[in-house]
Amino acid sequence: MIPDLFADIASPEPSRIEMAEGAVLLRGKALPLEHELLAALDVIAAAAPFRHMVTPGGFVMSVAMTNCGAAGWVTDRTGYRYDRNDPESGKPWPEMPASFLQLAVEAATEAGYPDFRPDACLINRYEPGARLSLHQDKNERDFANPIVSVSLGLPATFQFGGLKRTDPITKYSLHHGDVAVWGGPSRLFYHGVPTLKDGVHEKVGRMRLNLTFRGAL
Ligand SMILES: O=C(O)CCC(=O)C(=O)O
Ligand SMILES: [Fe+2]
Repeated sequence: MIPDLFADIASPEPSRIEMAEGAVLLRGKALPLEHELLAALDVIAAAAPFRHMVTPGGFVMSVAMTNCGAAGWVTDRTGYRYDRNDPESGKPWPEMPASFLQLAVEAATEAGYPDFRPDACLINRYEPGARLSLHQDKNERDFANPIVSVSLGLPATFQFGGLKRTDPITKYSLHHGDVAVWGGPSRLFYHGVPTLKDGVHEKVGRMRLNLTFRGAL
């Protein structure tokens, strides 16, 4: 076989993409930690299983969720909130693994937020057909903290808009190991994930997992 000497020139996509002021996409940033992250996810899901939560409007979410850290994001008929305990068990959420914290702090630092220390990690599990409609992350107490969002498994499209729901949207493909960070002027930008396409990821299977680190409390 003839080696492809021009492979790097033919695929010039940079590993750091500026999505907006204060928002960056770090391609492959999580790859060196993928095994630790996936092993830790299994432990978390055994203690706090993924579940389909209900929105205040009474809709069952297509994305299954769980959490780790001092607080977890939950929704039910009474609204959205951060809760120190898992409502399913009444017990605290599993502790945030060291590998999670390390990745979140490194990615935030690279994105220009060296002081970020997340206290909550929402874990989203998308199976084919699942989606997360356009929304703002605004249940956190202090918007000085960025959001750090890690993609594992099947690829997805990330819609990233502006401060208004009707602002124009840019689409980014998110692949296994990519990390998106948004904060500062883009902290409250609308974002979403349209319907996940079917497929099988060699390490993660027929799903996409997303870790979303927040400063919640
Ligand atoms: O799955 C993603 O990439 C985004 C998740 C998200 O926006 C959220 O959990 O609030
Ligand atoms: Fe979000």
